[in-house]
Formats: sequence, structure tokens, C-alpha cells
Amino acid sequence: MHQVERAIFDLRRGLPVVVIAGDTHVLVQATEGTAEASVSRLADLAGNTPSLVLSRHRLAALGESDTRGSARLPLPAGTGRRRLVDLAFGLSPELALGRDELAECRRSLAPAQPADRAALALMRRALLIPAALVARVGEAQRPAVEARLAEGAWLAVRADQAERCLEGGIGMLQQVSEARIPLAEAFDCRFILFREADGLREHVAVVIGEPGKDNAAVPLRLHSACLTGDLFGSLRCDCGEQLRNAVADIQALGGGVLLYLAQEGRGIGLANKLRAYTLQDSGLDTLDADQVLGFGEDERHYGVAVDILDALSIRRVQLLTNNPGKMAALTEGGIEVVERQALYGSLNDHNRRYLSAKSERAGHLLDAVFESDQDPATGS
Ligand SMILES: Nc1nc2c(ncn2[C@@H]2O[C@H](COP(=O)(O)OP(=O)(O)OP(=O)(O)O)[C@@H](O)[C@H]2O)c(=O)[nH]1
Ligand SMILES: [Zn+2]
Repeated sequence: MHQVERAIFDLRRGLPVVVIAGDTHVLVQATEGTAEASVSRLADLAGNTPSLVLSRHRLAALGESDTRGSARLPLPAGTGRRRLVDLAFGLSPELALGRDELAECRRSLAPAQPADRAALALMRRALLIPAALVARVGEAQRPAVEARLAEGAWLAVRADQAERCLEGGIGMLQQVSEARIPLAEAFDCRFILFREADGLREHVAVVIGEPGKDNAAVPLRLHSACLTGDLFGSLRCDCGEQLRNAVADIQALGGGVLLYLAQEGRGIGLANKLRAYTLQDSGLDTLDADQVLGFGEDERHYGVAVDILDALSIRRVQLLTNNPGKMAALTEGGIEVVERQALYGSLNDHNRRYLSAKSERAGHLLDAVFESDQDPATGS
């Protein structure tokens, strides 16, 4: 997997990487941050017309609703940066491209090959827009590509390894360091830092008190990072309040654990969350905005949380959440969720639409938040 990690860095820097599937070498490059002439440059390097690999969520946003997987769209020669962005993550591709051209694009879609799926997995892991420029390397260009690999200018990764990069290195989490940190809401706290095998992401377990002493279910909060809400108190979400309430609730329950997970923006990363916010300002809700960018409604994987709980010898929990998906993920990972405790922030004019989309479309258990909102006795 070492090559895969290095490839992720190259892709984030805008360099091409070579994905090898069987006998085929495919040049892969990120779509975001591409230069005007990227498509023709890639065509020259590979000796073949590049395609754009789009996720099934982006395809759905383009009106291709019956697709089951990602697909590859051949790009006309001379496709420029603007057109690439319109196709990969533009808000109104039918306006930008025109209805007929969009229909033509949809007709020319081809099912994704292993190298294409590997390219998309790399983009996701790199927290880039999940759309990839790909070009199959022709026979004539192969020696030049191999020369660049040999001199270390480019990296090569195997498609099957790259496809697995989203799984993380299961069971390879490293417990790195820890310290006592008293918090305003809970004095007796230890912060324990865990690093994923590839060194790309770090997660923190905040252990409050001495949980699990008496074999009781451990009060547990899985909290996905939200820089804007947790740190700055953004009113667009309820994360900051939930974070502080979770610490206070765990303390009141006699101690437990809060996992602060590096899953900014439900796993799409801060750059994409900011893009999604801008899309929401033009009328989309939180799920549709992520879909325009090519993401599913929730891109988080909780394998890392299960690994941390294993490292802390926690098997039975009382989970503080409104998200049934978190309960299911823990159960699937072999953790017994004995009980759920709701955990709310408060409603305001800026987060109302966000919370109602989570409640109505993503199945989060937030009825109580909206009921109290409508209750005249509360004055809100
Ligand atoms: N993509 C995206 N992510 C968002 C948006 N608003 C908040 N988030 C992210 O959503 C995540 C919320 O995390 P949590 O509060 O742990 O999880 P949850 O799914 O709301 O579930 P519970 O709070 O446990 O009920 C954080 O990673 C935020 O950064 C948004 O509009 N778009
Ligand atoms: Zn938030």
C-alpha cells in the first residue's frame, strides 16, 4: 500500500500517476485544479483520448439515474478546463453544455473498468472531487511512460490495491501518544491519539473518567470532525453544541469515551464541504449538494472507530447519537450497542434546512428537535 499513499500525494499535487490493471497502464490525473490544456497533454503522454471517470452519484446528478456504478465518458479533443469542471462538478451542466450535448455525453458513457474504479477510490481517499481524468497508455508511448516511472518522476500503483485504499489498513492503527487534558465540562480526561496505517489521518479518543470498570456498557460518542462547527461555532450545523453536550453528558453518565474522528464533512473533506455549502446557498439541500459534487449522502466508514474501540478493549456501548447508520456500523463491526441516547444541538434559522434534510431524507432521529421547535410553550 505504500505506493498508493505516495500516489495520493502526487494526485493532490496535480501530477499524473500510472494505474496498472493486468497488462494495461492507465494514466490518471485529478480533475480539480487542472490546467486549460490538461486533457490534450494527457492525450499526448498516453497516445490515446482521455476519458473522464464519474461516480454514480455524479451520473445521477447529470440525469443518468439508472446507473449502478461509475462510468467513463470519452472527452472530445481539446476539452478545456471549464468544460471539465462543468462535467465533473458543475451545478448546472445542462445549462453549461446544452441539453443536446449532455444527452450525447450520456449516450457515450461506458462502464468503468478496474483502473477507472481505482482512480475514483484514489480521488476519494485524497479528498479530491471524485472525478478522474484517465487515459490508456498506447504501445508507442509505453517506453516513455516506463522511463518516467524508472526515473521516479511518476508512481505506479496496482488497480486492485488502489481500489482498496478506502478501507484503510484494517487492524493496523497505531496508538501514538496521549496526555491528560482537563476540559471545562469534564475534568478527568485523557486524549489518546491514533494514526491510520497510511499516516494520512489521525483520530483522537477522549477518555473521560475510568469507563468500563464495572463491565457496564460504556457511554460513547462518535463525533465526526467539523472544523466550522466544532471550532468556530458555525450556525450552519449543530456540531459544536453536540460536541460540548456529548462531553457533559458522558461526564454525567459517570465517564465514557468520545472518539473525535477525522471525517470532516461526512467524510468528503473540508474543501468539498465548503463547495457543498456554496451549492446549498443556491438552493440545494445538504444531500443534493454532495451529489452534485459526486459524493453519496454519507461517505464515512466506521472501521477505524471499531479498531480504536478494540484497542481500548471496549465491546459494549451506550451510543450518544441520532444517526441509525452509526449504530448499524458499530453492530456490524462486532460492538454491542446496548442503548442509544439522543444528543441534540439547537435549531436556528441557518441550520433548520440542514437538520430537516437529515431527518426527512437521511433517517436521522431528530423528531424531538422539530417538535420542541413547534411547541408554543417553548416560545420558539
Ligand atoms: N458534506 C457535508 N457535511 C456536513 C454538512 N454539515 C455538516 N457536515 C458534517 O457532518 C458531520 C456531522 O457529524 P456528526 O455530528 O458526528 O454525525 P451525524 O451524522 O450528524 O450523527 P449524530 O450527530 O451522531 O446524530 C461532520 O463531519 C460535519 O463536518 C454539510 O452540509 N455537508
Ligand atoms: Zn458541523
